[in-house]
Amino acid sequence: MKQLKIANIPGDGIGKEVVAAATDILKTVSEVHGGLKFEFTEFQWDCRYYLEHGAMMPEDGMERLSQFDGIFLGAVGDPNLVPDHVSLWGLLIKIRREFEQSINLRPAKVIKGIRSPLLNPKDFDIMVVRENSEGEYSSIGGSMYRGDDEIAIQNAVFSRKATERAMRFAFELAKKRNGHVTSATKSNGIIYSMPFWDRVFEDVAKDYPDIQADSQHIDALAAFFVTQPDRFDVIVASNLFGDILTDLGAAIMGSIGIAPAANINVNGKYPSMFEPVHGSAPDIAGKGVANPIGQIWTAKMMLDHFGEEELGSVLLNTIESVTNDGFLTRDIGGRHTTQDVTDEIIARLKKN
Ligand SMILES: NC(=O)C1=CN([C@@H]2O[C@H](COP(=O)(O)OP(=O)(O)OC[C@H]3O[C@@H](n4cnc5c(N)ncnc54)[C@H](O)[C@@H]3O)[C@@H](O)[C@H]2O)C=CC1
Ligand SMILES: CC(=O)C(=O)O
Ligand SMILES: [K+]
Ligand SMILES: [Mn+2]
Repeated sequence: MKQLKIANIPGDGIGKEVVAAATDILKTVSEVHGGLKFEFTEFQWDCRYYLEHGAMMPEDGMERLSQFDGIFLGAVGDPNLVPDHVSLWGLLIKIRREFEQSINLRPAKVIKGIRSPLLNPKDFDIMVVRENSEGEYSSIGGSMYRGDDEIAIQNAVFSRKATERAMRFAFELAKKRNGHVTSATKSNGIIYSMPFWDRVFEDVAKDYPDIQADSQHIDALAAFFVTQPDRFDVIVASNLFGDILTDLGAAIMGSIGIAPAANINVNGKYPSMFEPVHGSAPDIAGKGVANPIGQIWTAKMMLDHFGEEELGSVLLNTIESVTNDGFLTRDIGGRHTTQDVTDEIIARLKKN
């Protein structure tokens, strides 16, 4: 029996609703499989916890998390209680950084039964490899003065090590996919870091002569996501470009509520963390209407990560059979609740 110890951090808003749903799904997957068991431990680290304790997690929080095989997170942020940069840097980004989860993997592909807002989307299937440890999300900078004289400086950080690591990851992935890597750049406007990014990309591409490698400025790339998403396979992007591009990727799939993500620790020293692309959606929290598919597809990425690719495929196929038969939440044009969709996926998994 394979045992996996998972730390659940539902977080804020709809994070709590969709993590509960996806955890039920994982329990069903393990029942159906027989040889795989999850042991979930839940941590209520959210913005309410912050108001009580003055931090998003206890002092030994990271040490406790390090004991787990994986972290399953919903979303962090309740801007009415805690400023977003405080809550995100105190939990989500802290975990990504301290557990060296330097790659954020985010797919965008056509899902049966979910209508893309694009008029005529060809069958696109994209994997964005987002650099997850530095870039524009840096803690280097500062601010001075107040009022009319106020200034803020934020330095973007690009190291050869992290840039090359993300790019090599993308090329390795392309070998197993359709053999094409596109680099998201902006070297026409950002004159130090992005020409550097381009140079590293050219260097890494030389090691992969069988992979088609090209560069695209991020503005044009964003437009192509709308007009011709089928021209892409793997995309490698900096932290901020990857963040924006993957909300767009979610949108062309039909909703930000269905897009999954995996924060991968590539050196094996710490657990990886699995969380959907979307945030805590305060506008719909507590109503039971959140789309659980982003979190459930994220569970599929977690299964893949632990070598259970076959189970992962079963889960994604089951999601698609449910959407294809019209079990849809509000964000994708349906009337079903979070629970309806979850129950239907569970019922079909059991029938498999
Ligand atoms: N990884 C994380 O934990 C992230 C946290 N956030 C935080 O979440 C909070 C809200 O941020 P927003 O910018 O509004 O982004 P958001 O992704 O939470 O919501 C954007 C829009 O998409 C909708 N939406 C999101 N997920 C959905 C789902 N599963 N089903 C149906 N509709 C869904 C929301 O209702 C909203 O209209 C903030 O505190 C923000 O900092 C935002 C992005 C990522
Ligand atoms: C913070 C955020 O939006 C993200 O990491 O996707
Ligand atoms: K999230
Ligand atoms: Mn984001």
